[in-house]
Amino acid sequence: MTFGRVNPQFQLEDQGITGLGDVYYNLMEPALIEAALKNGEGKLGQGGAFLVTTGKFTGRSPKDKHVVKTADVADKIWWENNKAMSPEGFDALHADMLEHMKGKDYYVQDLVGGADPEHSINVRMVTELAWHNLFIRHLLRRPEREALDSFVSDFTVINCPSFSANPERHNCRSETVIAMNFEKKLILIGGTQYAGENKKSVFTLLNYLLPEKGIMPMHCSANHAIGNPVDTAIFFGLSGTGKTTLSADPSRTLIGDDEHGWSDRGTFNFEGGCYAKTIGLNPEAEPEIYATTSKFGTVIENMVYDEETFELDFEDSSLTQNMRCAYPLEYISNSSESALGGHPKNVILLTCDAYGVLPPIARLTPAQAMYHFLSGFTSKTPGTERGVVEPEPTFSTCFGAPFMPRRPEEYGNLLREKIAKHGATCWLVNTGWTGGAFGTGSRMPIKATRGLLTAALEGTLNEVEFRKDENFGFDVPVSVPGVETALLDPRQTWADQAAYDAQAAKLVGMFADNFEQYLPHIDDDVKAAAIG
Ligand SMILES: Nc1ncnc2c1ncn2[C@@H]1O[C@H](COP(=O)(O)OP(=O)(O)O)[C@@H](O)[C@H]1O
Ligand SMILES: C=C(OP(=O)(O)O)C(=O)O
Ligand SMILES: [Mn+2]
Repeated sequence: MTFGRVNPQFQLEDQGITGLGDVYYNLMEPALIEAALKNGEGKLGQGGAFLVTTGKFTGRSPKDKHVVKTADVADKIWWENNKAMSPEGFDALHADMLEHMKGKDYYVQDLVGGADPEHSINVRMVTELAWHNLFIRHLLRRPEREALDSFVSDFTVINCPSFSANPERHNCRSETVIAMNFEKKLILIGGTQYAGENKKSVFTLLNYLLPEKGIMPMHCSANHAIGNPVDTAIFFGLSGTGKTTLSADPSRTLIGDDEHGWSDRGTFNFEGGCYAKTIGLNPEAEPEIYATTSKFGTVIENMVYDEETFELDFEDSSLTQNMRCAYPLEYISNSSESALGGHPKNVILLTCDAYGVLPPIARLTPAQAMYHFLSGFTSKTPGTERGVVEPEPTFSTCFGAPFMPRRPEEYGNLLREKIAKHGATCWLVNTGWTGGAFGTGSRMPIKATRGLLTAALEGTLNEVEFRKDENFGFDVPVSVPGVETALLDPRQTWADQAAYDAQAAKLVGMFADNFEQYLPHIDDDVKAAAIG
């Protein structure tokens, strides 16, 4: 049987997916929650939030992500960063997955990636779990109900957690698999329940498609001044660096928390919802995000709660440090309805420096911005990727290496052109450690980061005195009204300043070693901005 609303000419059978049990098309939140409850997938929490756990996989599994090496993409993919899968392996995987799906109920959402209709793609999400359907309905963008009657997808994602891949037969690494086939316009996910794989696979897809249209796809959050989209800011950052936290700013309008494009028309969110970390979520520091955790339909992933009162425990990370909540953009009160912004006036590179060496804010020249964008120095946050248990310093190019199918210079050059054309001011912001490295120092107070960002975005920061940093060559403010001056110079925050100097020298060396791979691909001005 089939239920719900769908284009009669574009049902699963029309895509060769046959023999399923019941198929539910485009259910809305109440019906999806009902289905998920009936299936025993989770529990209803306070305010009608939906509480789930995801078993073994509570973060992404980047080592199991593959791009299918078909002829048309072979010379476009950055293979050093993307694992190949053979077309034969993919075809076997596809056939075996369709066979495995037979007789089981499935949930389908027909959605859109990209808030700018000129650059959007239609994505059909076929999920075994009703709550995955709810999750992706929050995260992507919804067509009008009437448009569902003629919806045809550009790409289809099938997510089947109960399927186990066979490494030998499917040319993959383990029983868990994320396989992207750009030629067949199909993404297959198996063997993991972590919801983030759904949204990040669509992101990877757009990262592949958009550069060919001259659009810069970005792992960043975005907001604009209230009532003034011309004053847009974007915040690049790897997971856990503060994109979601810092973009939800009561004094600005939220455009989106994770993935955006920059076209000739300005910025646009790829998504229609947010996916926030809830570990240590504090109602004073982050009231808007906190409030979403007891709203109807918010998906709460891997959080411990009281069995009787269903009260969430924001401090208990026994299931994972990567506990999450997913909610539609409009659950944040000052969010943009259109999810569109102007050309960024400010470009912020968020880094979470576990060494405690980088200052809380520095102003970058365009060449320095390009250098740092390509370097992508930051830390992996515990839990977001499988196997990471404490902040792990890394160079993640474009502040999102796991999602970049193409070579970093392609993204770097696009960003550089746009920054130059629109005269954006660039900043590096360290939300990581201060007063010492991870283990001795402490995480930068959110209040201080917010204060510095407000000063940067409102323009007052450009009026203060700056010093040139000896190690990194960028401009660092000497004092900023409303922010504790001692925080601005990391060396002063360390009890042992010789230890700071040693750590800084080590980091400079790491930057230099990492950047060698980019030297053959970049212009002289970026070379001149290189560190070490
Ligand atoms: N100075 C800071 N700036 C931003 N986030 C901070 C800071 N200090 C601690 N945090 C915490 O770090 C985490 C940042 O996560 P999040 O905003 O979800 O990152 P992202 O969206 O980039 O993955 C949150 O748990 C937040 O409470
Ligand atoms: C959801 C993820 O990222 P972010 O923390 O950037 O939202 C992820 O990397 O799985
Ligand atoms: Mn985020």
